[in-house]
Amino acid sequence: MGIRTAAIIGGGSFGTVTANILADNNIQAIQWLRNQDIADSINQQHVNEQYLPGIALNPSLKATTAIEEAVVGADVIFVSVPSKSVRDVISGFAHLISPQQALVSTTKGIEPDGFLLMSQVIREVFPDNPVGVLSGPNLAKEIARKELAGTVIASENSDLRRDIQEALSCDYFRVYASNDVYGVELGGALKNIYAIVSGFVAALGMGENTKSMIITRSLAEMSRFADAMGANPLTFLGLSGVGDLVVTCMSPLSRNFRVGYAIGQGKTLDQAIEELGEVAEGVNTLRYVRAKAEDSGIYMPLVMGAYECLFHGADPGMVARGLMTGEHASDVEFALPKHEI
Ligand SMILES: NC(=O)C1=CN([C@@H]2O[C@H](COP(=O)(O)OP(=O)(O)OC[C@H]3O[C@@H](n4cnc5c(N)ncnc54)[C@H](OP(=O)(O)O)[C@@H]3O)[C@@H](O)[C@H]2O)C=CC1
Ligand SMILES: O=C(CO)COP(=O)(O)O
Repeated sequence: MGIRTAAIIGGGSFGTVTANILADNNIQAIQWLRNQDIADSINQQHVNEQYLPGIALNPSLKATTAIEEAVVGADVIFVSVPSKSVRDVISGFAHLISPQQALVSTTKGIEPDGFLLMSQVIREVFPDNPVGVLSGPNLAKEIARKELAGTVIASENSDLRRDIQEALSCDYFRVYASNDVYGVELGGALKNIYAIVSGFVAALGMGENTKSMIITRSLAEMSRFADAMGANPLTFLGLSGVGDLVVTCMSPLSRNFRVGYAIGQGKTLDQAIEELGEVAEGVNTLRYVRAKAEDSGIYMPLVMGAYECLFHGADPGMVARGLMTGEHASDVEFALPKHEI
């Protein structure tokens, strides 16, 4: 089929960078956002100073605050608002959509009722439409500067995978494909928790060995959780798993890392969120994953430690130190199961 027109729902940094790539690739891209001043500045000055300061956007990119102008007839609709607003926002335009229009989530979060990932929420609202997930190590501000990056389009629909690869690929953005929607999406949501923990470790001036141990044990913990949820942990070896975990655990551009860093410096969670002024999905994801792990008896010491720090004021240094006193464990549990140690 091929994509000629696209709507991008959300005026933040990732929505804007996605819309800009589409426009650069000669796709008629219309971004929907709720702030008229930002819409005007995208249309007239071709900038989004609030979320991508200093980045010149493609003049053909249009922005609107009228949802029907964006979504009616669009071949694909990218959903790029924070997870807590996804259901409300997409339900608001459901009556305008026909079954051949595809929806692709870029949102990395969880809906607490039913522990749903965003493509599952989209499927509930649009049961007849093709659905996909875009996820990977994709710091919006780097992509906006056209630094090389890779991502993953996950969908059970091979036409949609191919269409999105064609629509978004360019000389600085490479789009790989997967048919494991749940695995790709779960990796994108979970890694935000560990970016917060890595922020603690960085703020406390801990060593490079410590940082490496945290990232690797984060992968072990994510994989254990995925396995318990019936997902395929092998998907975590790709860009949407290891790739995204590494970038968000290492980069001060990551909002989740920055929340952890601020808490590691002794700030409260409220102060950290207020200073950030953008979404840090990991804060809510941590609450929901911690509850799920407790209910299901999944061993997640980093999640449990991070939760105590964010919500009960525990010492952030104890999260890394907690690993040193845990029960003797296997390095790669899929190779050496716990009961065989
Ligand atoms: N930024 C990044 O590097 C990446 C982000 N992501 C994911 O993409 C999603 C969006 O992130 P990002 O663009 O960075 O977020 P930002 O914090 O940069 O922006 C959020 C955007 O969503 C809008 N928004 C929030 N709530 C609503 C609502 N109820 N109705 C309409 N618009 C709303 C905000 O509008 P307003 O300004 O009016 O508040 C703003 O335009 C997140 O899940 C994130 O994890 C994925 C890959 C990379
Ligand atoms: O998901 C991201 C990079 O892939 C963005 O991470 P933050 O939301 O922590 O900034």
